[in-house]
Amino acid sequence: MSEEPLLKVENLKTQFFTEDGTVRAVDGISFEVYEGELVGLVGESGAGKSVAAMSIMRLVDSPGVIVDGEVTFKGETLIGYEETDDSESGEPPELVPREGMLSEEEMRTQVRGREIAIIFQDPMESLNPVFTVGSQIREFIELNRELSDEAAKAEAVEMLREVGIPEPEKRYEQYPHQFSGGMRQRVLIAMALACEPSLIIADEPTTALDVTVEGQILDLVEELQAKYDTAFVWVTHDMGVVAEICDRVNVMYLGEIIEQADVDELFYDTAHPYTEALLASMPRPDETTGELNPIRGVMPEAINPPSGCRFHPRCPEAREVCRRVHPDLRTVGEDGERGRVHRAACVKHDAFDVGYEGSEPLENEATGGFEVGLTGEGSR
Ligand SMILES: Nc1ncnc2c1ncn2[C@@H]1O[C@H](COP(=O)(O)OP(=O)(O)OP(=O)(O)O)[C@@H](O)[C@H]1O
Ligand code: NI
Repeated sequence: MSEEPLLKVENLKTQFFTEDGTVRAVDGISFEVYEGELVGLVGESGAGKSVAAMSIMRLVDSPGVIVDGEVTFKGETLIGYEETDDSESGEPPELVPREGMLSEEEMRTQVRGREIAIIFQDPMESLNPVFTVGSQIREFIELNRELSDEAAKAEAVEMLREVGIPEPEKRYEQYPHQFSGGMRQRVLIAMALACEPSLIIADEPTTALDVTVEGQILDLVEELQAKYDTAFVWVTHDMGVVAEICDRVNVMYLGEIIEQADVDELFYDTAHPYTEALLASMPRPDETTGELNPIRGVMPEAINPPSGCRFHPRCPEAREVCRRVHPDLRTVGEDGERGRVHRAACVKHDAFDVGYEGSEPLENEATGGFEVGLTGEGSR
């Protein structure tokens, strides 16, 4: 198939320059989103999911800096860096924005809101408490589409109806605090959809909601996604959410994507021990008696990531070689939708010929090689 991806992220790197050192929050991630596809970005807290989402929109605040990578969207360069050629002056090459990269002004007027919308976990951060919900949606529509007051209002009411808010005319006149958490999240979805963007980036929009309301919102998203053919990048730490709505999944650990596959492949032919650990820590409807196995240890700091494979100190399958070799993302299986492959960054696979088989197993928390919980708790 010669279809081009809608969004293409290549080797994206975002760092925070703090007093304690450089936080490599997003450290060279690559993934694609095709039209109408729901793509998950999943991982524990601190993995770099939100920073990745904000980077794509070029909304990273100081001290954060996008230091490298390419992001293209519908053929436009949202982010693109190239090395300067300073062979004459003798200066070391520098990374500079490439010719053709959209300006800040173009990002604001042509991309954000119109083409790519973003929804956050806390709707109260996106909604102004002193204005009515309706006026905020109307204003957003007016800002991005050439519509009269009247038409924009009608559209806003229509969108509220569309996301399942009862009595939308009445609700239009109400303030954000008069809405429940789930209803507020519906409002944000209405706002995001109002400009018919091709892509919506959703950063844990259902995490704060109770399970029933979350389920309703996920159903709504699936319904709207089918109707409008909007693509989504869905940020979550919850494998249950991934199972429910995603087509394709990227698993992040400490700034890197460590596994990438179609959702069924990821669940039934898991290739990375970290993904396996995430799945084991999640309740499964098909295993009623199974105990949950939380992942051992905590994710290390992104300032000083472990050597070799970043997951090796917590990995039940870690061997000596894992401490030395930093695995890139390699193909471990074919047959994805749209001809895409299953990739994993783990040297236990044949795609890596670095001597995993003959390497000595490592003793760590996950392999039971030393006591867990140095504070005394785990030593029973
Ligand atoms: N403003 C900042 N200054 C310094 N470090 C930051 C800043 N924002 C994020 N980071 C760091 O970047 C890394 C990635 O953070 P990010 O918020 O993307 O994680 P996340 O995967 O979204 O986690 P969560 O599930 O908790 O939202 C973390 O180590 C975090 O501490
Ligand atoms: Ni986040």
